[in-house]
Amino acid sequence: MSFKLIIFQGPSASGKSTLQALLDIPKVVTWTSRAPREGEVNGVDYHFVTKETMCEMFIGGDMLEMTEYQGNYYGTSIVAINQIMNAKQMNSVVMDAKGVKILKERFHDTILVIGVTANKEQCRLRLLSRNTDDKDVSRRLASFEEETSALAQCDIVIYNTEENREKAKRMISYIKRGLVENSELL
Ligand SMILES: Nc1nc2c(ncn2[C@@H]2O[C@H](COP(=O)(O)OP(=O)(O)O)[C@@H](O)[C@H]2O)c(=O)[nH]1
Ligand SMILES: Nc1ncnc2c1ncn2[C@@H]1O[C@H](COP(=O)(O)OP(=O)(O)O)[C@@H](O)[C@H]1O
Repeated sequence: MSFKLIIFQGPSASGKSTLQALLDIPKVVTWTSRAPREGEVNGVDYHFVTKETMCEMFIGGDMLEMTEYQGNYYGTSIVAINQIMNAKQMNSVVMDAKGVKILKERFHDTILVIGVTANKEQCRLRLLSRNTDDKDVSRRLASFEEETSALAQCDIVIYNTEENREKAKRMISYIKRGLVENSELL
């Protein structure tokens, strides 16, 4: 059976979005109540909405899953997921451990979960260079150990440190090659 969805999971600033971009397949855009970062585009990086809109969508039954992370909501819409699970083409998404669990229970082995991690100090420096304020850096790093432990549920884990950068890139290219060889869907 071919994979329909490739999920990237891991601590903040481990490099999930970077490796997702390298995989270079269509993305599922999820919803969030957090403010856009510099350079992020509504409808491309996330659907950026208010907390109230996210709550209304959840109560209205529009969300397959919704999670709270560092005081903001993040969620995947049922319509978007159903579309991609019925599509010919494979897609990718970035999601936390709770969301991954829900999607795994629902879609089983049609999903490949790629865990991404790095060392905590490098993640801290990456967060600081992302212009994240000190409080936000501390909050995001506070869940580093928990998010690292949660990588146990992933099918593959990539150690995406500075020193391992080229190896991480190669791993993504091997994964892509494997996906292409085993599927007509890319
Ligand atoms: N469950 C779930 N998690 C999401 C979704 N979208 C993003 N996330 C996760 O929310 C967390 C915070 O994302 P973000 O604010 O972009 O921070 P980043 O991890 O530092 O890039 C990350 O762990 C994401 O993987 C979603 O739709 N559902
Ligand atoms: N292997 C790496 N070595 C050094 N910096 C990296 C590496 N991978 C990603 N980065 C940088 O780290 C920052 C966070 O990466 P990002 O993909 O946004 O993380 P996440 O999506 O997990 O929050 C970005 O500035 C990115 O360019």
